[in-house]
Amino acid sequence: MRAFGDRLQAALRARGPLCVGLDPAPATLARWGLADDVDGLRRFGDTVLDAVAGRVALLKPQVAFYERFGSRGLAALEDVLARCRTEGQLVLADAKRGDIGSTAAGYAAAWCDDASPLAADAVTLSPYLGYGALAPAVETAAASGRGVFVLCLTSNPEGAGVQLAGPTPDGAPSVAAHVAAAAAADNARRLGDAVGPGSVGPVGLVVGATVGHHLRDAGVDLAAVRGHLLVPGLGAQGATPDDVARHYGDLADRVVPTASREVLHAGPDAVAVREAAERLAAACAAALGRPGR
Ligand SMILES: O=c1ccn([C@@H]2O[C@H](COP(=O)(O)O)[C@@H](O)[C@H]2O)c(=O)[nH]1
Repeated sequence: MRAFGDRLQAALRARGPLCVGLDPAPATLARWGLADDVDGLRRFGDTVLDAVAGRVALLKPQVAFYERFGSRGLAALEDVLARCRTEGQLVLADAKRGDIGSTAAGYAAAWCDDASPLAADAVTLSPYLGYGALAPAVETAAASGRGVFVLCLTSNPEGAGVQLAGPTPDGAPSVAAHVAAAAAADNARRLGDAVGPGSVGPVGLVVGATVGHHLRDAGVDLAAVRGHLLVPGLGAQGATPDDVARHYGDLADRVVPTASREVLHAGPDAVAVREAAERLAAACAAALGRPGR
């Protein structure tokens, strides 16, 4: 498989800069007139895939909303992932995993290994047990042409209390800066001096559209990371495409704005969901000065 960085770059160019979140939250299922059960979950996923599969750069199922139904929920998620594979849709499992290294290897086997029914193109990881503990997951992902997105500065207001703390023992001005520097080193080791489309590494960061104003004070050097930036917070959390451009526009070629409710609340009609995604992708492309779809 081609490297994840290349594949996502190509998808962003061809389909516009947007990741659509697949979040079958109880409130969204209710808005769509669906039951909050596995059948509702499946119908919801089918409609969202009918609407956007093969049309958006990235699709991001929120694993939590599948896990709450146990094995039957995970079976529904497996089917979403299988359909993405068949329909050429890049998919990021938003699982936010992280543990000591030996257990991180287990998470990698679940989300980043060809043999797993839960294998996605990328997975979100939490560095709370230390960035270095994620090494087995990063290694497994990169070795199979997959990627990871590590939480750096999350979009929720509570995140800053931990992520902006610092300086860290290694002298980084904040936890977020420490994570960004570790991701930069990881990508640099893999990319060497490569330039051009192949110069986006397998390690991306999650940086909120709602919190970008903290970046300078936190000493976070995003340009050095040479990875994609997944930017949540659009719409329901209050941020706009202009906010994304203001905070991250200097790295526009690798910014991946992501929205769930802002797109999903257009449902339950698949065409309406598709049009909402297209509108938002176009607005993000315009704000970032990027080609739209
Ligand atoms: O910093 C983060 C990291 C992840 N998320 C996830 O993204 C979606 C956002 O949903 P919206 O409806 O667009 O607000 C959701 O799955 C979160 O768990 C995030 O919001 N912020």
